[in-house]
Amino acid sequence: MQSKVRRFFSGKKRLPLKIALIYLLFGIGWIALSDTLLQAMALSPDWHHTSQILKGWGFVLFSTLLLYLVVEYYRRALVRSETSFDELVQGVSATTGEAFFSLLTQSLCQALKADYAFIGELCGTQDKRVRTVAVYAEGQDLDNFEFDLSGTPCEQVVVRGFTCFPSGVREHFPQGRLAAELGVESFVGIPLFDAEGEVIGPMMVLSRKPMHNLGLAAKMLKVFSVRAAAELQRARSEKTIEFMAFYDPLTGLANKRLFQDRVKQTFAWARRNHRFPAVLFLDLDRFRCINDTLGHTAGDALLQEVARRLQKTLRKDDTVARHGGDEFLILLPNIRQAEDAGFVAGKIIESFQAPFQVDGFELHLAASIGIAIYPLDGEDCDALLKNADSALHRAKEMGRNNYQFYLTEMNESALQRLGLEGQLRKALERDELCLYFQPQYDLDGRRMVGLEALLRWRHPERGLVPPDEFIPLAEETGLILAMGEWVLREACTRAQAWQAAGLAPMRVAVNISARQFHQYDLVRLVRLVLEETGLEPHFLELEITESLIMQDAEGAVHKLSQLRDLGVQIAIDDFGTGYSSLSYLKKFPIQTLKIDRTFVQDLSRNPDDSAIVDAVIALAHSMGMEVVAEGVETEEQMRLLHDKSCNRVQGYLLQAPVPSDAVARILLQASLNQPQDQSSLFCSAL
Ligand SMILES: Nc1nc2c(ncn2[C@@H]2O[C@@H]3COP(=O)(O)O[C@H]4[C@@H](O)[C@H](n5cnc6c(=O)[nH]c(N)nc65)O[C@@H]4COP(=O)(O)O[C@H]3[C@H]2O)c(=O)[nH]1
Repeated sequence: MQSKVRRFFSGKKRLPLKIALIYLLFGIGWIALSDTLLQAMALSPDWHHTSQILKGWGFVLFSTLLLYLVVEYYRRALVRSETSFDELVQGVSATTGEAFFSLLTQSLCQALKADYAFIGELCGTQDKRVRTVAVYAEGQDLDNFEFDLSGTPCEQVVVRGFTCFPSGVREHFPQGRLAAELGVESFVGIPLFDAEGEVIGPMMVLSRKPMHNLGLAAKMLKVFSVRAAAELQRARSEKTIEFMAFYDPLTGLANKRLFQDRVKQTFAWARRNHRFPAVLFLDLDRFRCINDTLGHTAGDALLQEVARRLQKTLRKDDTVARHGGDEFLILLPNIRQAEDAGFVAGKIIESFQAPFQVDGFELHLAASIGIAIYPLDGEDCDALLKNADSALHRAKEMGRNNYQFYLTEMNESALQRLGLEGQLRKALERDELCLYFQPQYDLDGRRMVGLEALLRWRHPERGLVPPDEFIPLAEETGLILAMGEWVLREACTRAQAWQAAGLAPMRVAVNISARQFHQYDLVRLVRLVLEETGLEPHFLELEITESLIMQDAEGAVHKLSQLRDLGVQIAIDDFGTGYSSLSYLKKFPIQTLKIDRTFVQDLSRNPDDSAIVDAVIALAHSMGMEVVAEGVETEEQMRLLHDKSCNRVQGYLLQAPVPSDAVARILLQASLNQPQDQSSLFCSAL
């Protein structure tokens, strides 16, 4: 009973009745109480009569005041809501696009005292997914997101139309994950229609409390849904127009106009970053023949496949555009040296080796490519395109399925590079790689304390090729991973074999390149190699360059800690040439800093270099690290390094890198604890 009465009185609908009943009760109470009071006062008839009149006037005055206050209260509330409605209308009328949706969701939340408001559009006619265009939640705009409609109140809006749950939404939609995550209790939603009457999305307001002002909510949603739908359609049309203006409708690739824009934008960036953007003009060989034989539909499908394959082969920051017909344009913005563009063109041609699947046919296509490099082959987009086109013609004349640079000299150097790459691939298989070792010495006793493993390539024609000539190419092509693994295994095997032969145990340092360091299973590989070879971890030192670890200092701290946990030593190579952050240096689990040889070279002549070496040694010692100076070539450098308390030295003065069989001899001498005859070793190494 009590709850029935409470229910009857709750809700704004019954407010006038409530006020009238309260007034009636007050009136009855006033008459009954005041009459009883007057009688109890036992006044004279005259005074009684006067009091009755005053009581009546008092009641009338009180009623008038009450009536005035109530009417004024509602007048003000009406004015307030009209003003906020007007402001809302004016606000949303004055804005368009994203600003409109954001203002509308915000205003809906504020006007309806709700916690969340969303406007979304259906992702496709088949898909039951909605992508929001505006989300306002608990006082702020949130990033847009996509969600599945199934089992949500939103699905009901899209399927059935206006939907309203004043409370208990989660009980109605137990599958609705979003409602559960947001703790939603009440929901009002309305569909948005396009000009043909098709639903294009929902607009909804949600609250964590039950909603009482449903009438107002429904009205506001109805009023603004028309404008929201129109705005959604306008945004869609804008996107379509933009797409048509800048993209190729068949392949979805950029069109020539967008391509030219991107090329122009790249110039300034390239100048600042010392890059040489390349424009590639690609033409499909034999496309016309396929088009004529299988028809235009198959031809179109083939072009779409080609577009997909080009995008897959190239990087995200490259631009692929369709120039029309079977011609494509490619912009490679991030090119360090012109030959790299040849490498990418080669990669594209290689990617065309696999057949294209179209309409159940396996089609074989080839591509010819012309390359023009900025600024060598043109300082504006038109010149680059023209020259790439003429290079393309030469590529076709050369027998198709190849690429040509605009400047013919570049073809030679690109060819050389390509040749070197092929030979390098075979070098691993043919066992042409070998390791040289350079000893490191203790500065005090001139005892040998370690060895650095240095890679060499025994080229069948060129002889011994130093690593500087092939490691950058190996890095680029990814060959460094296989090579690096070989170096690690070979260095550990040798070090263990020397120990097993009873020679003085020595720490062996192995260089780790950038790509190797970032390889996800480096730690696993090091552990595996140590297990396989039986070398104790503290006899292995990994040399990592300073610039490499500073590229991603946080990630490097993590990886280096894992390596340290294995028990291997870590050294920073070429220290002083990069920009180490001292705060990070403290965090890195490093045992050794290697001073780059460029600082050692001019130690006696250049006071700046001397000061840098002093600073590095002081820094390393203060952090409990050792310092190795590399590239020591003179007695004077040795003396200066000794005075500066450097821990270890390495250089031609003491010992040039030697092949592994020579190392055994040096180690034997070290084992016999005989002082080195440096000059004789130096001669033997040569
Ligand atoms: N001017 C002069 N040079 C001296 C002197 N003493 C030694 N060197 C040379 O200095 C280089 C020291 O190696 P690095 O700084 O790690 O620099 C190495 C290292 O960064 C890289 N490298 C060598 N082997 C490997 C490897 O197995 N893997 C990787 N990722 N990189 C390697 O190639 C670079 C060059 O190696 P190398 O040509 O063997 O050149 C070696 C060595 O021969 C000297 O007194 N004067």
